[in-house]
Amino acid sequence: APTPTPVPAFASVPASASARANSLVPLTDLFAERLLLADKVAAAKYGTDKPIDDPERERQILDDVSARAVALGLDPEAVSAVFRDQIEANKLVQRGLYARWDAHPEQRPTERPDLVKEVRPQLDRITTQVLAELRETSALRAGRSCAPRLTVAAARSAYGHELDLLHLEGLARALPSVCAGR
Ligand SMILES: C=C(O[C@@H]1C=C(C(=O)O)C=C[C@H]1O)C(=O)O
Repeated sequence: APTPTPVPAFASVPASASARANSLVPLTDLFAERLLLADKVAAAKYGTDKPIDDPERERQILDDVSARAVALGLDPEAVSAVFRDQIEANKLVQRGLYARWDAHPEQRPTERPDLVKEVRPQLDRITTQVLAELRETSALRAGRSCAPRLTVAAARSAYGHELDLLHLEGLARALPSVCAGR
């Protein structure tokens, strides 16, 4: 009987060969999950003196993802742009929630989660997953099919996560840099 060809260990496969994902849905699912966490972020800050915008935290995230992009063989500028969009999308949702809670006090959150101990670690886990998915989809994102696939993927993720109008607006804001990563 013929001996099966040995499968090379993952570590020996070049980055380009592992960038084989054929769908952007895992990526847009992560964007949707990150946007749903904006509710917890806003609940952590609403009624406190902590502003929605935290430029120092944003800088830390962007520096971190740029460095990790290089380690993954990705363009740090392109990866940084994707995360800048995630941050803008998140703040868009937070502002929308503030407006909703100002206008409808009965909808205000009844609990205040701990931003640093609870919510940011959840955001950080998504960051790691997004980086892995960006690597996995790098070939796909460089191709002609990226824009139409992204539209379809986002629609699926919005439906799957039952996003309301505000979070749908957030998801739209999260997308513009995805296909620019060549
Ligand atoms: C999510 C937060 O709010 C804002 C949005 C951020 C993000 O999307 O990562 C980071 C800092 C803040 O400007 C936060 O403070 O953690």
